Amino acid sequence: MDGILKKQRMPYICTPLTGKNKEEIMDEIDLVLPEKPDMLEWRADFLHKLDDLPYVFSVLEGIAEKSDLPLLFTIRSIHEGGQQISLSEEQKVKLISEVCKNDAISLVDYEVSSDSANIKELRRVSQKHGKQLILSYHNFNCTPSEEEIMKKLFLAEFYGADIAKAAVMPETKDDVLRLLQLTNNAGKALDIPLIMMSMGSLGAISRIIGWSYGSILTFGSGVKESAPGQIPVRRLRQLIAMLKEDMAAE
Ligand SMILES: O=C1C[C@@](O)(C(=O)O)C[C@@H](O)[C@@H]1O
Repeated sequence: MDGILKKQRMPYICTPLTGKNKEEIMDEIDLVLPEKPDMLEWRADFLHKLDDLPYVFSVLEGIAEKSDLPLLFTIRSIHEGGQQISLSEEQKVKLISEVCKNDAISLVDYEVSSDSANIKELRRVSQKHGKQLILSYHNFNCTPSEEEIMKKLFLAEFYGADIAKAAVMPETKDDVLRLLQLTNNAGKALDIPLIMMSMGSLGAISRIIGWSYGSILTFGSGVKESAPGQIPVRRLRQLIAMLKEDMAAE
């Protein structure tokens, strides 16, 4: 991956921060940093005062004081597995644009199914401020067909995303295999890096082995998981390291 993460070794392990206020987030960081993630994701949709810009900035300042890891800023929408927030979509885009100006942030996430004018605006602003844009797709109900997921990934590339991401829910073990196969295929078909995972306990294996099929980053839980099936970061790192020792994979 070009940019902020390029010097590190695949797969990057990213740990979500899910506190509802600054104190909780600061405590989470203290607990999570010793587990040595490569990157943090602030899932800001969990914050109770998301409509208070100075407060959001003071949280960012607090995070930057404690951690120099790359920080991904995410406001996950409720229909893609996030929390209920008090902002309209327009206010959310404005907030993400403001956050792009902040040095604490390296990457921002936005959903590829969003209105195209909003996506283009966030592509423009994030580029202007040197932030990487992840365009993401989540399905908490099922694992759609390869064609449908590919469409989302290609759309992300079309919009100029730096990274495309898909997280889908398996209903069977076959769905998990399909997701891994798709990761492999998509890696050959797309020019941008991918982050791919199958969620829930069935899909947990994809978080451990997905890198071998071309997924550059995996989410490992810290204090609290931000999606089902996340494995605690320390254990995830150990499992991946054990596999890497014995596999000839890239
Ligand atoms: O998009 C993702 C992936 C994720 O949903 C997961 O399944 O690990 C967790 C989210 O916090 C993150 O924004």
